[in-house]
Amino acid sequence: MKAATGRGGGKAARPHTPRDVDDRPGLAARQVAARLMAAVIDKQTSLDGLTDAATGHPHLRQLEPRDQALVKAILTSALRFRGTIEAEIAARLERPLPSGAASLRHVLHVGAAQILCLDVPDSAAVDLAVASANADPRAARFSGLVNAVLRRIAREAKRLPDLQADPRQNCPDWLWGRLVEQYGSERAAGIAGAHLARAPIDLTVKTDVRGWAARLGGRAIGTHSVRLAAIEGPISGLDGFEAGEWWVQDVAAALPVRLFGDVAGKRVADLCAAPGGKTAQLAAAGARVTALDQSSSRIRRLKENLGRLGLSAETLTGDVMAFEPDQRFEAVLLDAPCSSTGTIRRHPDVAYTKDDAEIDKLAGLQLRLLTRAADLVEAGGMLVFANCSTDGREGEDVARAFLQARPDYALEPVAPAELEGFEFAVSPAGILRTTPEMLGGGEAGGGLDGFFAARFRRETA
Ligand SMILES: C[S@@+](CC[C@H](N)C(=O)[O-])C[C@H]1O[C@@H](n2cnc3c(N)ncnc32)[C@H](O)[C@@H]1O
Repeated sequence: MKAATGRGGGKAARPHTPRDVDDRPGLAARQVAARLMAAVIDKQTSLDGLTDAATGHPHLRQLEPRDQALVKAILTSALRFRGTIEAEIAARLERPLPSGAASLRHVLHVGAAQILCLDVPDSAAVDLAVASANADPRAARFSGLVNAVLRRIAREAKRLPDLQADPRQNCPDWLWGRLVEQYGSERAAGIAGAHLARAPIDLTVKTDVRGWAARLGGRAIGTHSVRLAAIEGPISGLDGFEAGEWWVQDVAAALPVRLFGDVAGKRVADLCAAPGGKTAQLAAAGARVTALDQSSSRIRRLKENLGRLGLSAETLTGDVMAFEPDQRFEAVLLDAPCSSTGTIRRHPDVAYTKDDAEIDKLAGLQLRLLTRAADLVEAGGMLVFANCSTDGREGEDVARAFLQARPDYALEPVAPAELEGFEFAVSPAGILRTTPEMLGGGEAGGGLDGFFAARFRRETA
């Protein structure tokens, strides 16, 4: 509702009130969505951080839970289909948007994402975009343009599920270049296409994968994962959550731990462990696990997760580079920080917050962490290096540089038969490499995250 401005000829001025405040339902959510788009696109801020329930953007946290969910849905669609949305807007402009009109562009993208991808009435999407523009001093003079462009999109454009989004158009140039260079253009198109589909929810179960698949109405994948069909309500409401029978983990993220084989009774260090999906796998398989992570808040989450699952591990907060255990380990897992380009299906912001230079920086960090992790393995012991990047500079190149620098280590090739159900993901050299179009990427097959894992054995101490 609009407040009166209080300007009246000749009458005594009313007490001063702030600018008009438009507080109609749903407007704050759209404004927050445009603001967070600006943070992702203009400042390369991670959406995970911005939307964190405890530490996320304060304006988002002030919204009702329903509006928070709407903002996340708008942003996910707006980023996933950014190229298509940009083209739909551009096709309805007489001339390009003025340079420096970043906030106007974000308002348009937020409006168009609702029309093309979400179940929001067109009139609400358009009206609230116009109101967002009006409330933003940098965009207010373009509110007529916002109205005209979005009304035309609503009238003319195809929407999901008929929206035919071109994978290439929705993949930023830097990422497309990297994918084509490594995988060739056909597979790159498959990967970029898989980025446009919503990722399913995968669970890792402690035991009885078929039983849990039947109980939860999902399907078993491999020996330990259940892929859920669409669920209603929170995941914590599902059978087996309270009892700690399973945890959420992409099926690809569950593979690296399996490269250790039987870990029962072994001393295993899980470096970069939080929030603990792989720690849980190791502990559930009977390993004596030391889980280290430099983030105290993430270690807190890891402990909560293990608590729910009834699993135990020694937990430490600290930097891998400074970790000085009393004794070396029989096995060490380094699930290193990475660009996360393998998780774009779940985190479409990654395509816009990461770039080539960042990948080079992360590859350098990974090699340093891997070299340090290698010092913590006893002779004859095993080291697994993993990450969720699709970029070979963070995977195969790091592994190669590591082997060149460490003659005390040899690659221990993975045999396809070790990964039942995922034989296709083992390279001829014996390295695990998944990309999201595998397992039938797309809404029907569900795909999987991009993951890399190499296994090394320490030959001499
Ligand atoms: C990819 S996540 C790990 C996911 C985890 N392994 C799992 O399966 O749930 C990377 C983790 O590395 C941690 N990290 C990054 N640099 C680190 C360092 N130098 N020392 C210890 N932990 C680090 C981050 O805090 C983050 O939790």
